[in-house]
Amino acid sequence: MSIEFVAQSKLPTPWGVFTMVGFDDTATGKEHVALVCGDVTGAEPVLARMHSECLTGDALFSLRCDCGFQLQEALRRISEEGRGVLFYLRQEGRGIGLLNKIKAYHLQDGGADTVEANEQLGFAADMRDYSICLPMMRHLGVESVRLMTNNPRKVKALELAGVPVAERVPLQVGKNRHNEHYLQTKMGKLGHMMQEEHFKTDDAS
Ligand SMILES: Nc1nc2c(ncn2[C@@H]2O[C@H](COP(=O)(O)OP(=O)(O)OP(=O)(O)O)[C@@H](O)[C@H]2O)c(=O)[nH]1
Ligand SMILES: [Zn+2]
Repeated sequence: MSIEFVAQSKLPTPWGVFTMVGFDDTATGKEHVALVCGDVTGAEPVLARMHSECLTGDALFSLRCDCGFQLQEALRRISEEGRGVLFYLRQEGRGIGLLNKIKAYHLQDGGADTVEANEQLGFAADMRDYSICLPMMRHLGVESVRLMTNNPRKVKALELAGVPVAERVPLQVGKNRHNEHYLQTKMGKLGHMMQEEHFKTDDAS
């Protein structure tokens, strides 16, 4: 197995103090982390988020997508529940990398949607590989998850990778005028399940 545990430490956040567990994927050189809250071992399914890296949304305040809002909401909910894990997966741009994502955004500035842009660059719409998740879960003693996602294909891909998903928990936050079209494309072309009435009214504008 190419996932190796390297180190862990405390990580204080606005929502509480998590334990940050760092892993090295020796096959790709990617460094993944899990933010753990409470005792996540045992048979009771664990509230979890498998969050794919989005530098622009998670760290640079981008309103082009909903990633940063989902990241914060997931940490808040895990903290509120007192038990859960956020896996931060270094699969930037649905697996095509940051610089290719910028190229895809450039094509989207010219009118392509998120799927067409990937395809024009010679990539599939979603290049992510979830086989890294199970070894990290096993290290933490997580047996099954209540997965926060709007993406049923992610649920299927995780199950195919051996991850027991006990439940899908919707995570609809962060809709704004800049990402409306992007969210529509995710629903229309990528199978995401989102309902207008489930968006919080205080989302970014
Ligand atoms: N290639 C590409 N990647 C994008 C684009 N917008 C966001 N991303 C990446 O998409 C990933 C997040 O995927 P989403 O489809 O938004 O969400 P998801 O994780 O599959 O589904 P949820 O669990 O519901 O959030 C992150 O890696 C982002 O960097 C885009 O326009 N093009
Ligand atoms: Zn994003």
